[in-house]
Amino acid sequence: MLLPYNSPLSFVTISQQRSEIRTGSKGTRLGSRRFVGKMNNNTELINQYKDAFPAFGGYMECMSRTLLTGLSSFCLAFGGTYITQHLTSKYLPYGRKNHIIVSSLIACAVAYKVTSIRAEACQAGCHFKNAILNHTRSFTTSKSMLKKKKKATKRMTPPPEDTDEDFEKSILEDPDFSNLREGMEDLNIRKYLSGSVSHIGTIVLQPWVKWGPKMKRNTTAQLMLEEAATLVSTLPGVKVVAKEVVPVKSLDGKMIFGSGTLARLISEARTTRTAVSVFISVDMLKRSQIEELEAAFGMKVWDRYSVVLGIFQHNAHTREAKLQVALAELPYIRKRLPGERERMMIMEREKRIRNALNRLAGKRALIRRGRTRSNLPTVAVVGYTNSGKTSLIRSITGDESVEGKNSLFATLDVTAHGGRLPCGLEVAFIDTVGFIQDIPTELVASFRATLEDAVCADVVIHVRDASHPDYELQGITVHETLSSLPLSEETPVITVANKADLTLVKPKDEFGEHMLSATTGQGIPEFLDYLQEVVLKVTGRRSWRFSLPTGSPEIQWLRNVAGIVSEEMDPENLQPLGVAITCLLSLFSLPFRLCHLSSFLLICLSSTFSTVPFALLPLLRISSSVLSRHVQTAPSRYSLLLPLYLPSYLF
Ligand SMILES: Nc1nc2c(ncn2[C@@H]2O[C@H](COP(=O)(O)OP(=O)(O)OP(=O)(O)O)[C@@H](O)[C@H]2O)c(=O)[nH]1
Ligand SMILES: [Mg+2]
Repeated sequence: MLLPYNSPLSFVTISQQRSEIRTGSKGTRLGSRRFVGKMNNNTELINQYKDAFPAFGGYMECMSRTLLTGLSSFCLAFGGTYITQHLTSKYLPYGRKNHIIVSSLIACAVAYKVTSIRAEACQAGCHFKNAILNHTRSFTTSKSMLKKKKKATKRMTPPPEDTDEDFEKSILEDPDFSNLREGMEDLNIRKYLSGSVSHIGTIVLQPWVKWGPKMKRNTTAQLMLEEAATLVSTLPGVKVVAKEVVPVKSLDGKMIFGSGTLARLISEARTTRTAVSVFISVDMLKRSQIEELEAAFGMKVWDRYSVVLGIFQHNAHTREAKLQVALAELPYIRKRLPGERERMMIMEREKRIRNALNRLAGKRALIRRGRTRSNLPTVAVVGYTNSGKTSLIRSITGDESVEGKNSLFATLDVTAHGGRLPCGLEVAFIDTVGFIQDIPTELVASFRATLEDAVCADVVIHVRDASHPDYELQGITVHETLSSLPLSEETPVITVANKADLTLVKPKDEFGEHMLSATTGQGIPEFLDYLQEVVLKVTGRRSWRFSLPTGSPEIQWLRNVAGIVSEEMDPENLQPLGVAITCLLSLFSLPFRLCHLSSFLLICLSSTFSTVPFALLPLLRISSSVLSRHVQTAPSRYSLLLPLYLPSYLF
């Protein structure tokens, strides 16, 4: 049950790991904005200072409560003193006229004391919270932080020092090596494309092994052709002008295709005027095959390796991604340049790139250790390319800096995004590079380092595209790739069927997975409940039950740093001060006018603690005072008041 913020003593059940209190930064959506609102707009102020002082919101609330408590204590002290003076007036050395002055002085002193004590507690709590929240702030993804630190803020990889930067630059811009790969135009697809003025017309040929162990059983030739066409058209400027499935006996033939088929393909290609390249959708062609095919077609010939490499080159923005692409092309170059000198050069380059990547990996591991120390659970989101991983992360975390793109391999950099589970627990969601079928293992291997973060995650979410006709094969490809990674057997892998808003490949009830849609948000709340269950279990968190004073700094702090599952009122432990004062007031047979004063005081009290019993008391008190006007004798007055007061304590 969720109660108002300042309810009386309440049970707070939080999820917690062992005896340590979990920490995490607060929301992720609010960025600091240029201040344009009114000065008394607290929300605006909180938003503005959220980045610099994460606990500022809590501080403002705490201070408002302090102010209210001070006001209430002033009223209570004033009323209490006034009543006491009124009752003991004949023993007092001063007259009735001075009662108000004395009451005011005492009320001021009490209110000052109460306010200063609460303000100190509030500030201490907020400094502590600030320190903790600042500690984990590297995972918040607010816009202003993005602006300040640009892309580096959320990247798992911190910006390396200049020396590393120079080192990486020297590798990426090595002139000797650039000369070496200059002749290999299939490796320089991107350069080739950027030099072209018009569309690059491409013919897509999908070889299809008709029988034998290499025959694909979980897909169809047509689906593979469609994917090949999508893959090549992901390259900027490339336009598919013709596509065809070509049945072959095996993929190891000298020219892949039989002589009759090849002759037909060549004549067809030559008649297609706009065609300037042929994409043969096999993982990697041999050097001799490429040379002979290029000579036969009189056009550029590309395989999946060179196309994927071209896409990677286009989408790699960070230095780490660029280094990984540089590493990925080495096996390809090695197969093309068998000479001893070239082999030595490639070896030397590989050593240098690995060295640079290891440095970055070291920093990445440092960040990972920091995350482990701060006990931030991590959830890696993996899946086939274009299945909606990035969109799902955006939908869960509300992080507007990431956006899904209808393009293959749009995400090449592993990034972390802070989000919260329904219980409030902060979790880092890790976006990863998508998988694809028929991709040389060397190419995957070069990106393995970035997948380390996925391997070390507490939970893995496997996102599948429920609307894709090749749904089954995509699932198998991801499973195969995941099993090649050193993923612990204990790491839970939750599979979700995304894009549930589109036409599904099979009836809804045949999906064993969680059905959801990252764009419409359908199914996400149910999925998050399940994810929460898994995360709490796998990270060894458990629920604790505390009884804490309502509105206390402790509760506020717990709200910020731990996942509060539920809050409820403790029926056996009402606020002792409030109860004592109410009893005191009810026991006195007060003159009518003071009855109204006591009601006013109770209203102040109830505004501070805002609970049902305290809110009812003033009403009961007023009604009792009205009734008391008609009751003459004292005993009957008490007998009337008590039944009226008693029910209020039973809530
Ligand atoms: N209709 C619909 N479209 C979706 C949904 N989820 C993602 N998409 C779209 O699918 C496309 C790919 O989404 P991304 O989130 O970029 O997919 P990804 O898995 O991160 O892709 P890569 O990073 O390229 O591997 C985008 O155009 C999204 O708008 C969904 O639930 N419904
Ligand atoms: Mg993505």
